[in-house]
Amino acid sequence: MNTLFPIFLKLNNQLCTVVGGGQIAARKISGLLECQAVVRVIASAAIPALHQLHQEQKIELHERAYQPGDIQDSVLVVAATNDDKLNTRIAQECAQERILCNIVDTPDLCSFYYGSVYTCGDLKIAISTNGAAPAFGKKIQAELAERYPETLLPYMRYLQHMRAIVKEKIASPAQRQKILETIVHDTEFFARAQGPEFQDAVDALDYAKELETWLEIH
Ligand SMILES: C[C@@]1(CC(=O)O)C2=NC(=C\c3[nH]c(c(CCC(=O)O)c3CC(=O)O)Cc3[nH]c(c(CC(=O)O)c3CCC(=O)O)/C=C3\N/C(=C\2)[C@@H](CCC(=O)O)[C@]3(C)CC(=O)O)/[C@H]1CCC(=O)O
Ligand SMILES: NC(=O)c1ccc[n+]([C@@H]2O[C@H](COP(=O)([O-])OP(=O)(O)OC[C@H]3O[C@@H](n4cnc5c(N)ncnc54)[C@H](O)[C@@H]3O)[C@@H](O)[C@H]2O)c1
Repeated sequence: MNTLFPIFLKLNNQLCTVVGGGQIAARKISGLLECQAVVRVIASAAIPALHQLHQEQKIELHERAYQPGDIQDSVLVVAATNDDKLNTRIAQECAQERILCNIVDTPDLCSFYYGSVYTCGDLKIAISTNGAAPAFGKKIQAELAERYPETLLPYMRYLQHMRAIVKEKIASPAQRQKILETIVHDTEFFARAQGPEFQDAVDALDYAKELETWLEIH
């Protein structure tokens, strides 16, 4: 049964500890750095890519064996060592401390899974296959990236500006919802918004006027 609860966590400036310093750890770390987490890595030996990140001051790196208690104060932990017993111990410690944990290779010990993620400005789409087929999630992510390319960014900004003005000018929540739905369902407008003229104009538009036009049309 698929009982995973999907959420979008704010990890900015939050301590996340990764145990292990191989390729898999590096992959898991990149997702954390994208979210501006404070990443602490504990690994007996780390690969050069992680030394590089440390030199660039993007991660803390402690090149030593894991010690019990190392995960304390973390909001989230990833165990990516090649030592199954250690991974299990880390999962147990996380359960005791109620810290979110991802134990690579062992879904049963994870309290959360990573997903395949597509980000385009404020749009973030995360795909889970409930652990059944990560490669399929990756394929869907690539399809979404093609369907919603970077040309979407000005359209998203337009929607954000419009929503702000709608919240300001329209008192009724039901009418607010109707107008915002009308805009996102206008496929002709969506297509036009991908064009170069719209891209250049979007920040200079008069959004109060834009709202009047939408209200006149509908
Ligand atoms: C999203 C992504 C994030 C990331 O890892 O960065 C991710 N796996 C990715 C890729 C990937 N992982 C693996 C392959 C090799 C092909 C294959 O096995 O299919 C490929 C494909 C590739 O690399 O191309 C091997 C693998 N993965 C897991 C196991 C253990 C097991 O299944 O028992 C094994 C070893 C199996 C074995 O014994 O061989 C388990 C998990 N992998 C998950 C996430 C979680 C469930 C996600 C979901 O619900 O879909 C979960 C449960 C836990 C977790 O790790 O969080 C990333 C997508 C990349 C992207 O989007 O770019
Ligand atoms: N590489 C892959 O494509 C792949 C795919 C699926 C699953 N996995 C599994 O994921 C795990 C990690 O993969 P990897 O390729 O990054 O492995 P790896 O062997 O390159 O890295 C393991 C890391 O764990 C560290 N480590 C081991 N014991 C430690 C301890 N006591 N304290 C601190 N650090 C310790 C090592 O120093 C090393 O940095 C492995 O169990 C592997 O079987 C790997």
